[in-house]
Amino acid sequence: MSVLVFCEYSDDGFKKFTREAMTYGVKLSESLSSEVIAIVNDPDFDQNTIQHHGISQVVTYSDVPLGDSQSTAQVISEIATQKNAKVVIIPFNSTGKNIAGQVAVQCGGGIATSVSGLPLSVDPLTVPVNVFAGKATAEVTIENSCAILAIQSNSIATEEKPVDGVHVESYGGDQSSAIKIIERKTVTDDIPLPEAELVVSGGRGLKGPENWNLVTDLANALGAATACSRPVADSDWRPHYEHVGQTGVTIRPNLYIAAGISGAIQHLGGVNNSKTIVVINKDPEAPFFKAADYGVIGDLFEVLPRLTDAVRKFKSE
Ligand SMILES: Cc1cc2nc3c(=O)[nH]c(=O)nc-3n(C[C@H](O)[C@H](O)[C@H](O)COP(=O)(O)OP(=O)(O)OC[C@H]3O[C@@H](n4cnc5c(N)ncnc54)[C@H](O)[C@@H]3O)c2cc1C
Repeated sequence: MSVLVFCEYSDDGFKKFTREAMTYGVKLSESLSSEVIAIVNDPDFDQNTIQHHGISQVVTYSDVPLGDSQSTAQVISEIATQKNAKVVIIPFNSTGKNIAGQVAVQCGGGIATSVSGLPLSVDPLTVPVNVFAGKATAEVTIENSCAILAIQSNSIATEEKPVDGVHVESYGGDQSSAIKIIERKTVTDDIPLPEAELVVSGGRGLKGPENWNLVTDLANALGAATACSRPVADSDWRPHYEHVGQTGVTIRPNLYIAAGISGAIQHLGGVNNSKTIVVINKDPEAPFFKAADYGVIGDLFEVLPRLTDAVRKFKSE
């Protein structure tokens, strides 16, 4: 019996959501008294990170691009069968959203998506999941012989737990893909939005792209990523990869600061699992205040520069 962890590897290494999945897998394998095995999509992966996160067994495959969700799911399912997997852990990022369901079908497994924490029990396997765009938590019990758990980012803190060495084997099955990558465009921001712990976000209240320095100044002072509401991206004030919400990126940072955003339900759907939400809006009736932990009723053109100055001063002391 084993716990498998799908570990996506890229030129940037293992991202935070993958390292969280590693920690999740190690903790679950301890509760189940089973082995934990990482599946890595690149034979030239960084063994140190895997080793430091407590995983000593790895199966690698190559030649199947992550964008080919069908073939990726096929490889994971076959490894799950070979390794008699009790649980397959998949980060619930854009890759995971495309493959988790397919892995469940191919393994005949039960699936829980948006998993928000460690299992509440292992026999039967019961996990907490976010439902209704993060407004509530449900408990999902999976009684199939194999469970697929798609873990939301920021659901568990990564933990280093070094092991002595890593045993690596190559997956020997079919690794053909119908997809050929012709070009890759990578966002090169210092702090990728889906992984950011701190996010400063702006909406239509900013009035235009010429005022965005108010958002970036605060973000730079805090070491935060920047985000925006959908109309801001639709108006080309900001790139679409910064748009958060139901039709954009879903984030769960520790701190989300929203300036000049009304708090429409479609926006909240992507951000309301943030640990702390700070809303700056001049309209005391703005719906976002109902979801806020802290609210500032005021003109963002006055509040943001003062907040940025205060953060800079605090950091320099
Ligand atoms: C199917 C569908 C999907 C959608 N998906 C998304 C999505 O994924 N993400 C998303 O964001 N939206 C989405 N929307 C759009 C959503 O419904 C809202 O229209 C949008 O979120 C509003 O953006 P906003 O808050 O920036 O603008 P507005 O609603 O115009 O709000 C601007 C806010 O700024 C405040 N303000 C103005 N001036 C100042 C000032 N000087 N100081 C302080 N505050 C000020 C105002 O009081 C107001 O509350 C979707 C809509 C649909 C129909």
